[in-house]
Amino acid sequence: MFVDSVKFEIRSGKGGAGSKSFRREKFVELGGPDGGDGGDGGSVYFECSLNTHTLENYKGKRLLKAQDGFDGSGRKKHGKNGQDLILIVPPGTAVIDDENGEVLLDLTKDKERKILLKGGKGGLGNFHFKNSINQAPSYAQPGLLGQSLVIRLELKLIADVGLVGFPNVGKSTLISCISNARPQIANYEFTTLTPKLGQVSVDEFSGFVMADIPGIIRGASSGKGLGIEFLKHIERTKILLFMLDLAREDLNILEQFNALRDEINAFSPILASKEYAIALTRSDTCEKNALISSFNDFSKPFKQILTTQKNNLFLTSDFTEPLNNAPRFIIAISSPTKENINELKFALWQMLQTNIKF
Ligand SMILES: Nc1nc2c(ncn2[C@@H]2O[C@H](COP(=O)(O)OP(=O)(O)OP(=O)(O)O)[C@@H](O)[C@H]2O)c(=O)[nH]1
Ligand SMILES: [Mg+2]
Repeated sequence: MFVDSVKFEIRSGKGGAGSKSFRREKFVELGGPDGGDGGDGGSVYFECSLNTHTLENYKGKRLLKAQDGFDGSGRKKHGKNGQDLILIVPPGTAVIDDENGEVLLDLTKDKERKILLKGGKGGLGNFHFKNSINQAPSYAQPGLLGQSLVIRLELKLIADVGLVGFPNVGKSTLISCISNARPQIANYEFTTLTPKLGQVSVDEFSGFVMADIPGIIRGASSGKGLGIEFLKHIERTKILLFMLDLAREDLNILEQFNALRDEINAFSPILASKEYAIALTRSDTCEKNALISSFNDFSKPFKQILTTQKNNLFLTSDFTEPLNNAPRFIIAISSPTKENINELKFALWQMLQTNIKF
């Protein structure tokens, strides 16, 4: 799952009751009131920690409570405060009110701690209520109740590469080809409905995480198709791979590219400013010469930056030039014939190594 999510109820502790005690001492028959105050109930905090990566600890939980405060007692003894409940979560966790969807906390920095529910205050003991009229009050305050709330925790997982393309261009096919993810693949639009992650291994020790997301269509930023809300999940990816379908008849690759850029620009300047590369898919469906010529036509505007030709269908920058909104590389691929698939994997890896923006 790309977005890890759990739901449970949290409660802060109830305050301890104030005590209704009277002093009892040898030779003092009617001692004054000496009931101590109740302790405060524990509060509920969230703490962000880099040592945890998932919400696994909270799966299957229904209720988590802070401790109640202890009651006060005689001799003005103050009850102990209840222990706070501290919920440790990974960076990128949003705490959401399940009833109305409001984001209550957004935790991003290591060791950041925020309070969500304050514990109930302890009640005052009866000695506070002594006055000139009532020397022996038998009243003490009860502790105040704690608060409770049903919350949802959502973790936006961080991927390295986010795939962006129209529906049915082969995004899921690519991710299943080079990663351990096994998304559904089918020859119709909107096969992928929720974002998925796959781990791509480059060699024994290194790899990166790729995110497959649903297809985007023209007008997505104003709600068409599946809309574009899920793009928020790839706002935290490091780089984007645009996938353009060479075989699509109604929109050529340049039109697809422009439309996708427009939708992304309309959605988020953060996404629009990310470094990106372009894969042209279904190279197996084109006749070789026609393919090379569409590849060259498409690459022409970026020739100043894309100066290294790896093969007929793979043009890349040397990874040192500033990009000025151009792609890092353009590559034509085919998942069924594996053409340029390994080259794509290594180029993405190299791009991640040199990517400084996040
Ligand atoms: N010939 C050919 N077919 C491909 C290639 N890549 C994917 N396909 C086929 O294209 C169809 C769509 O592939 P998907 O991977 O499901 O496409 P998608 O982009 O994930 O689609 P959505 O999830 O709907 O956005 C499937 O029938 C694939 O077998 C390719 O490189 N060449
Ligand atoms: Mg898909």
